[in-house]
Amino acid sequence: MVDVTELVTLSTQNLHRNFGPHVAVCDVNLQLKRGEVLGLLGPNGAGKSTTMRMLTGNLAPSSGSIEICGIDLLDKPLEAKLHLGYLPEIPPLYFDMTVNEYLLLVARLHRVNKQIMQIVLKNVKQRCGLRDQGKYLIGTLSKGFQQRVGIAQAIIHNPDVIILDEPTVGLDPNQIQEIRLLIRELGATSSVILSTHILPEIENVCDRVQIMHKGAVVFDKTMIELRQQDANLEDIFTQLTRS
Ligand SMILES: Nc1ncnc2c1ncn2[C@@H]1O[C@H](COP(=O)(O)OP(=O)(O)OP(=O)(O)O)[C@@H](O)[C@H]1O
Repeated sequence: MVDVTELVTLSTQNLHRNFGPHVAVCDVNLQLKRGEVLGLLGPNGAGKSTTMRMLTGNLAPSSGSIEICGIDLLDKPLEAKLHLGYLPEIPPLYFDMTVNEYLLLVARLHRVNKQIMQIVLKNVKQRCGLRDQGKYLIGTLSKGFQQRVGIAQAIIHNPDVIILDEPTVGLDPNQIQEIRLLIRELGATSSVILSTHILPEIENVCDRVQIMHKGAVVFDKTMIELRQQDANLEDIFTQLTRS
C-alpha cells in the first residue's frame, strides 16, 4: 500500500505575506505531489514571485507554514532546502566564473558527494545542453545559455522539489522547446512549480494549473479536468483577472 504522505513533496498552510499595509500573498494552501508539474499563472503583481520566494526559504512569510518532504521549512531551513532547487526570476550567476567553476561551487554548497562530483557535473551539463560551454565565462554566454546555467544550478543536487520562476524568458523558440522538454523530464521524478506568462507553456508542460490574482489562488484544476470540460485557459484567465 502506498503511503500518500510520501507522495506529497510540498505543502503550505495559509501562507500569507504583507509588505507594510499591502497584502502580496493571502492564505495560499498548496499541495504538490511527486511527479507533478504545477503551472502558476497570474497577471503582473499577482503574488507569484513572492509565493515562490517564500516556498524556497528566501522570504519569510508573515504567517502560515511550509513543509518540504515533511520537513518544516521555517524550523529546519537547511534540512528542508536540501530537497529544493530554485531558479529565481534573475538567475543567481557569477559572471566572472566559468560554467565549470560555478557548477562545482553550487554542487559543493549543496553537499554533493566528492566521489560522484565529476559524474554529477557531466550529467547536469548534458541535461541542460551545456556540454561544450564548461570552459566559458558565464558573462560571455548568450542569455539563453545563461538561463540554462541557472536551471543547471537548480537541479544539480537532484532535488525533490524544483521551483522555476519564468524559466523560458528571453530564450529563442528552439531553446524554449528544449527547456520545456527538460521540465517535463524533471517532472517525471520530482515535483516542479513553474511560473510563466505564456499560456501555451502551461498547456504543453503542466499537469495542473493555478491562477493567482491579487495575492490569492482563484483557480486550481488539472489539465485533464480542463480538457474534459473543454475549457479555454485564456478565457478563464481573462475572466478571473480582469478586475
Ligand atoms: N520587496 C517588496 N516590497 C514591497 N512590495 C513588494 C515587494 N515585493 C513584491 N511586492 C509587491 O507584492 C505584490 C506581488 O508581487 P510579485 O512580484 O510577487 O508578483 P508577480 O505575480 O510575481 O508579478 P510579475 O508577474 O510581474 O513578476 C506586488 O504588488 C508587488 O509590488
